[in-house]
Amino acid sequence: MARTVIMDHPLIQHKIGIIRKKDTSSKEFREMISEIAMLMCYEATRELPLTDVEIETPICKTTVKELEGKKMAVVPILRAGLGMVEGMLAMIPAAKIGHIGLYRDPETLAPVEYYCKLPSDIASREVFVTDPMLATGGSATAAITMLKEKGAKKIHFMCIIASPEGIEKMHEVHPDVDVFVGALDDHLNEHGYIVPGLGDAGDRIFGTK
Ligand SMILES: O=c1ccn([C@@H]2O[C@H](COP(=O)(O)O)[C@@H](O)[C@H]2O)c(=O)[nH]1
Ligand SMILES: O=P(O)(O)OP(=O)(O)O
Ligand SMILES: [Mg+2]
Repeated sequence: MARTVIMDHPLIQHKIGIIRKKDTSSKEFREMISEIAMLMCYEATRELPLTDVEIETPICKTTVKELEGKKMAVVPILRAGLGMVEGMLAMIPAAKIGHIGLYRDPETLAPVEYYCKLPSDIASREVFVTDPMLATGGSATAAITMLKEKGAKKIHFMCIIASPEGIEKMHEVHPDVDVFVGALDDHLNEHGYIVPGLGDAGDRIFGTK
């Protein structure tokens, strides 16, 4: 069974407080989402395998640690997941980027697919799927199913705010996928929005409301 890791680092918690405020501007919202993603990426990659490598310092020969060379990919769920890409890349600059386009049908809340473009070698990459909000879990589970159909094997899911319902669905549908969460909220309202949440992350990132 995969893990749910709640990132209780004070910097992450402080920045989540800022994005929850309804008067936070799109500019600051985008900046905070990016910074939170960077901090979450730092935490989520703490178990990446290292290998010993012989090098020479100006003083002598020694052994240092290097990342084992496992290739990575970041796959944002459009649109809102795009806001997390820059922060992730600040930590793992060599990662390739895939895109999965999904929107929620406002009536049924079911995810509707409109785009999918992944690195051709996705099957051999460690994949970090990003979406700031895990609500019903429909979008994230559908995106991960699409990735698995394309051959991806080692997948992690990164979200800033999750509902208990979303976490439960993720572990039920994809018991092999670790879920990294900035804050676990209380519940979903009748429109499928996370409470207290922050509203619609895509609209707040792109200023479309
Ligand atoms: O409070 C919310 C809830 C959802 N979103 C957006 O919807 C999807 C996730 O919803 P699921 O029900 O889990 O499919 C996510 O991509 C967000 O963009 C939101 O912004 N705020
Ligand atoms: O999941 P949605 O419908 O909120 O999509 P977007 O991220 O484009 O706002
Ligand atoms: Mg949206």
